[in-house]
Amino acid sequence: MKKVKALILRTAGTNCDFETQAAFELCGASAEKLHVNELIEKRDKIFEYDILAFPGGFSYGDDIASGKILSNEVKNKLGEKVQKFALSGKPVIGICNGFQVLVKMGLLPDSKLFKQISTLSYNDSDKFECRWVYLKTEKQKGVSKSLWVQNLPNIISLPVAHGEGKFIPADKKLLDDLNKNNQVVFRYSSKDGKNPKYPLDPNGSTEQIAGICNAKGNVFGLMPHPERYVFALQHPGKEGFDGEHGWGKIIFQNAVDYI
Ligand SMILES: NC(=O)CC[C@H](N)C(=O)O
Repeated sequence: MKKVKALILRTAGTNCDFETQAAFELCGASAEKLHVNELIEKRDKIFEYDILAFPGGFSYGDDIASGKILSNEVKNKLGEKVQKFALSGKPVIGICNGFQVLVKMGLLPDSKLFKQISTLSYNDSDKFECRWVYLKTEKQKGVSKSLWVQNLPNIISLPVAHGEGKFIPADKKLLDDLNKNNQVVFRYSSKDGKNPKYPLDPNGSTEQIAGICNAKGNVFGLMPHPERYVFALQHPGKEGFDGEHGWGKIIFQNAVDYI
């Protein structure tokens, strides 16, 4: 059988590309890291892949605002290709800095509109927050909207590491729409599913939002790092789901299995 092909789009300052590649490969995909300039030179190359990933890190040193420069670059030089890829229904993920890129170029939350209508701003603490947190998986009638989070339990644990993770939608209407359409994928939570306080809420996000998807559910962005929890032993309490793997693996496996 042909292997599922994942593209990990990187640039100067990206630092989670190796782990993201390893996570996809653990799930049976062939994953390739590509510098954004290489894709700009051969724009149609994007369609050789089944999955597109924007990994975490500090693209261009977080200058101006985290993810802002890369989002401009992708939108202006690859925008129409990336949007076509997303609207075709193939899985797209943005992790941490990658989530910031998706939101700032506007592929999230509305891939059709493709305009920035929300942001990820400075954490309420005004500093970098780095720890394990709990996430509540949002479901409507028992089902999550996003293909990426199928088969996850209600509460999972993943690590966060960011300075600009506070999700802010442009207005109340957008927030209402995200809730109504089941586009909120993860919220920061306490271990027993209650509203968390700092430090379990690491950034003061609107309604504790930690991850969202587009209307179709194929484009997904989140601040926590699933690629840092694919093995149980990466967790300080070794809380794996099968004694060997961590919750993050299910997220990557879902996309590979979907293809
Ligand atoms: N781990 C990350 O991807 C960090 C994202 C970004 N540099 C921030 O600090 O908010």
